[in-house]
Amino acid sequence: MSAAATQILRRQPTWASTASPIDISARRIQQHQLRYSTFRARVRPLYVRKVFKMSLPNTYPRPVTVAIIGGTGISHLEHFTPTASLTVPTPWGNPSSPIIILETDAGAPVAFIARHGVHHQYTPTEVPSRANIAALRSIGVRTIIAFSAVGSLREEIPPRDFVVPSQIIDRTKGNRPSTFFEGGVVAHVGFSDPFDAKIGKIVKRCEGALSGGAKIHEDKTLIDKRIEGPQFSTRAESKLYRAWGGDIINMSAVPESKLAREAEIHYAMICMATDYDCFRDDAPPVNVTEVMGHMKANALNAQHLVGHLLEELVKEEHDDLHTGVALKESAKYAICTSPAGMSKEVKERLRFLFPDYFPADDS
Ligand SMILES: CSC[C@H]1O[C@H](OP(=O)(O)O)[C@H](O)[C@@H]1O
Ligand SMILES: Nc1ncnc2[nH]cnc12
Repeated sequence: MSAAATQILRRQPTWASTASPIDISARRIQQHQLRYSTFRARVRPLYVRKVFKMSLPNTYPRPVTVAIIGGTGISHLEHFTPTASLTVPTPWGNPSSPIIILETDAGAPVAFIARHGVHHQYTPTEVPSRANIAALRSIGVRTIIAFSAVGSLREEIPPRDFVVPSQIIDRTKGNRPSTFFEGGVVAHVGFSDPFDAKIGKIVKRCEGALSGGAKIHEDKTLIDKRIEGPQFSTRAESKLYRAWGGDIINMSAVPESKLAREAEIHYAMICMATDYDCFRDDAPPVNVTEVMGHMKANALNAQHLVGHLLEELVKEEHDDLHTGVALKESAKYAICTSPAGMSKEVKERLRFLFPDYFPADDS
């Protein structure tokens, strides 16, 4: 593990474990909204104060090869034992949350980061994705399974179904950092298939872990509308995205997935449908209350799914996902800049990600 991964952090939050599936009628959503605001106002601050008094070891003795990135509604992992809490400063700043290391019953470690921060304080625009991915890489991670709340653009993907997308249409505005290779180094990494197909198949095999009849859809196209609002889409945009072949929409896959590829990390996203966005003229448009209502049920299903997934991933046949062998050196050979033309600072930055390609004595 990187020497950087060694500072004080806190115990994994468990405040959301009170989540339970709720009825989706408008009245129940209103009731839920009230309960949720009470929960946010009273229960969560108490929990957070308690959390900050606890401490976990700030080091972990082994490399951790698998990570989960939790999105909206998933700020912690249940069913596992938190064993360490790492602060990992990177050349690209600090990750959005402590990296919590948890162990399965069999002792297999998994790293967890809360994408929007422990208090959901980072907008999609502000998530420090470079720091998140670099920090995970530096502790040994070679496989990331990222969760995301998404809008559905298809009738056949109802709220509470899950999707493992295979493609992205990037509609982000390009005004946030989305590469490690800039400022004195140029690289062009292949991104034709943004998500790892093998992990997608494993996720699909775990469909039985979902309750409430939820399905897992495969081979879908994700529109990433990482807008600078962060407002939801207009009805015209929603219809346009459908016409383009988009099946689901979120704001979180880019640049996270691009950076994972640059860092030679297998990456898959498990998208959890929370709404029909706003393409249906006869229905009210998406709103946060609707999203959070469905997320309560989705979060429970996600926790079960993670348990099954991790059990599956430790099997010997998936060793490649732990060693990262299929992507090994893909970044190295994508770099166009000759080492002679790189400054000491550039090499130092890249060394954090790729110590093998940029050894310390080669300044
Ligand atoms: C609260 S709805 C909009 C929000 O939800 C998704 O976040 P995440 O992927 O972290 O679950 C979506 O991408 C938007 O950022
Ligand atoms: N309709 C939607 N658009 C963008 N991001 C979302 N996350 C959840 N629902 C969404």
